Amino acid sequence: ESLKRVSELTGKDIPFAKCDLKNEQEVEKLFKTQKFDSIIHLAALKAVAKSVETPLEYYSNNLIGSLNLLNMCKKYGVKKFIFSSSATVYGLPKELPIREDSPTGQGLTNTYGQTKFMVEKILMDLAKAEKDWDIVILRYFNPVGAHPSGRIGEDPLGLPNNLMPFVAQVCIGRLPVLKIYGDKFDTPDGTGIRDYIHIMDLARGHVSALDQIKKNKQIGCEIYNLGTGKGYSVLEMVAALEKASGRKIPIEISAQRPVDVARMYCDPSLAYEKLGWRCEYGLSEMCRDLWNWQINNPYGYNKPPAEQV
Ligand SMILES: CC(=O)N[C@H]1[C@@H](OP(=O)(O)OP(=O)(O)OC[C@H]2O[C@@H](n3ccc(=O)[nH]c3=O)[C@H](O)[C@@H]2O)O[C@H](CO)[C@H](O)[C@@H]1O
Repeated sequence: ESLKRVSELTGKDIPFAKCDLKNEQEVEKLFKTQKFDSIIHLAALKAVAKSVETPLEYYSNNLIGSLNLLNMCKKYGVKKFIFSSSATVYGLPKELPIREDSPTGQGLTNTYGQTKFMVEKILMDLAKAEKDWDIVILRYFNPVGAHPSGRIGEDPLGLPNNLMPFVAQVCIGRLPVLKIYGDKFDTPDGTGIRDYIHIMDLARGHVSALDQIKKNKQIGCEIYNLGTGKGYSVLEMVAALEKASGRKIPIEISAQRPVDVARMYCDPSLAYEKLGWRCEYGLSEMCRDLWNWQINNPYGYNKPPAEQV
């Protein structure tokens, strides 16, 4: 459905093929039937809590899938590769703002985060050993928002895992109340601070990374933070969506999640220096576009109009 809508918006046919990355034969078939010059590897399981309950599923999917893809890339000579990583690799940050050379892999509390960290390591080793690869690792901070058309957005399966999809569903009345995980953090209003980034800025970051690897400069492995560099608290995020929607969002203070840190935000200046990329959207655009998506698709994709409120 997303692809269909992208086609409608751009007026272009988007060729696609489905493939289970865990299945080496299927991946090879893809490389035999399609021609790739670069790969953007986004496919992974990403629910943090579920990853702790089902580690084998997460390690198999995220690691074997990535290894199969990389092995085929090597076999078929596709050596330009962008990997979707996460701020989660920084674990408990020792310094703020977080820079790309800040420590990673320490204090990782969940399997999902481990898989992102491990794939990063695989890519770094690969770039060290084989000089003809051009690899970019993008460490996303907290993506929010939707395409400004209101046609493409995030449609979580079941209960949303992340803050803003949850807040949006409370705002539209699908969920009764937002539980705020702790108000005793060492932050001005006591709630957790994160670096939220508009999904369109995040998407443009990939285009910039693609431009970088297409220059044929044999860059080895470069790593970039994708964030705004500005942190907002949970209460500030709720207030921003209330403003964008003109609605009141019911909240209640709940227990802190054991793994949450008080503050996370990045220094995104390296991406500006090297890729010429920086965020164009701020908090009000993130909430405007999130709300536009939510109000136009109250039940996400693929629901008959009769079910929509
Ligand atoms: C530990 C964990 O899960 N980390 C993942 C989560 O980071 P984060 O924990 O940074 O993202 P999140 O969206 O789960 O939470 C953001 C902030 O909102 C708070 N909050 C969240 C949900 C809610 O119902 N109520 C509430 O108060 C939470 O305590 C935090 O302060 O998402 C990121 C992507 O966006 C990455 O995938 C991280 O790996």
